Amino acid sequence: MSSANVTIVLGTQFGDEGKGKLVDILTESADVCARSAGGNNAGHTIVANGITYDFHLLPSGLVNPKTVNLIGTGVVVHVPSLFSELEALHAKGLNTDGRLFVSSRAHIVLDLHQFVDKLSEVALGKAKVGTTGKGIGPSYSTKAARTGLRIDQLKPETWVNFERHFRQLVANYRQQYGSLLDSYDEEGELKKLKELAPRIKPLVVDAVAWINEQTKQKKEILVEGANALMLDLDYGTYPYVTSSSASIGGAFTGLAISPFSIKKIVGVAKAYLSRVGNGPMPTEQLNEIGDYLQSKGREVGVTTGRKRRCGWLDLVMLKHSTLVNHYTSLNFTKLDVLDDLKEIKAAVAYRLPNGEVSEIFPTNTEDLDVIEPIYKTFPGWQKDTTVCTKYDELPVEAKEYIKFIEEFLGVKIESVGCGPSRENIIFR
Ligand SMILES: Nc1nc2c(ncn2[C@@H]2O[C@H](COP(=O)(O)OP(=O)(O)OP(=O)(O)O)[C@@H](O)[C@H]2O)c(=O)[nH]1
Ligand SMILES: O=P(O)(O)OC[C@H]1O[C@@H](n2cnc3c(O)ncnc32)[C@H](O)[C@@H]1O
Ligand SMILES: N[C@@H](CC(=O)O)C(=O)O
Ligand SMILES: [Mg+2]
Repeated sequence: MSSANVTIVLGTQFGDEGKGKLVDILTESADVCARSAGGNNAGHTIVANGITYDFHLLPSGLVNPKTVNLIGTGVVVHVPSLFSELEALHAKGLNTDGRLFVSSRAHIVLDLHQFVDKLSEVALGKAKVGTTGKGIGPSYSTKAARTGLRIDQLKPETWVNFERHFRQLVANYRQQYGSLLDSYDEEGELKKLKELAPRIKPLVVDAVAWINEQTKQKKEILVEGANALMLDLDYGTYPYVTSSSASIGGAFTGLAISPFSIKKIVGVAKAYLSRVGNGPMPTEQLNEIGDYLQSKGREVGVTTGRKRRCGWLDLVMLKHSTLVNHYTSLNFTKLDVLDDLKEIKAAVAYRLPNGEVSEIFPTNTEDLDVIEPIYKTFPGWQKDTTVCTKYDELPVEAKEYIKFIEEFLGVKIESVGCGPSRENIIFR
């Protein structure tokens, strides 16, 4: 049996909880940072040493010069974006040489998938998911349909085979979409991938052997979850979800880590709630509170630039998230965003249309449109928490808010974020 060398960081809500910042901090004591699922739909902003970095597909561990990074099997990779993101990091002075590896079994996202992503959204009309348009759903769909292309196939020495599979995939889509795909540039995409094949080759590893070797060498592994539980394909607000396993399960299928190697499962939870894209959000505040949270929290999508919808913390949802992901502790982020508020609310139950009160998160997403959140109101602290460096320095009202959440969820809040930079975090 392997020793406990793996820490998993997961989003507890709808994403953008601040996972990137925590991962960056935790990589100081990690040898390896590995992404297990999702693709360049994710977007984290990390502020380190006065420089702001935007990450999408690449693991956030690249900020730490000592950390080696893996894009795992469960991730879907848009190869041109991988290189443009790397180039953007290099332009900011980061050296990534020898520190990035990609699983040979990871699936490729084609421009074609992105094209189809946009067509599918148009077809859905008002019911559209509000995807990031990065081809994530179509790529996981071709993976499940067994017609997808894997990173391992993108090799100069077996180019003929890659081209054959690629053309078959395009033909399948053309059959389905007809003239809607007329403006898709098949030859252009193939040419670009042929150029990139020799560049990706040195990064490709058999990630099963690779991760097991890291464990054998007793390396500390940090798993960087992307997206979040409420966007998970199985446990999120289906169909308003992403197409991968953003839950704890995705860490295992996406990385081949041993279940016996888990030391900690850290859930990252924002002190309020945000969502980008469509789908239900019972505690959304379409009023001055929502506007305040959006602007004070700078809630703008890192990938698409869309304004994030904002509202109060939803503890019914967070409890559901906890029951699926089994967090061993929480990182509670963006507490400082609540600093100016006179009072703060959190949903503790839902009132159903028949008047019943429920603490259970419903399976049917449409039920979320008709429930009414029941709130507990907390007094605000109206003090600046960005100056706090120790837990005891936090205002008493903030500590009461935190204590209630811990008791409601039965999970300890181990760290609290009080500002965007690395320094603005309090470990208890
Ligand atoms: N004010 C404040 N900002 C924070 C804190 N922690 C993180 N942030 C910022 O909040 C934002 C979090 O959003 P993202 O970077 O998209 O979060 P993420 O969870 O890494 O993103 P996804 O993988 O896309 O879900 C970033 O701009 C962070 O710099 C905090 O405690 N206070
Ligand atoms: O993953 P796709 O299919 O592009 O979008 C589905 C759904 O998920 C939301 N989403 C995806 N990635 C993120 C992320 O990193 N933070 C927040 N929300 C994300 C997207 O907005 C759609 O609602
Ligand atoms: N991942 C993105 C999603 C988007 O940009 O729409 C974000 O940071 O919000
Ligand atoms: Mg984000």
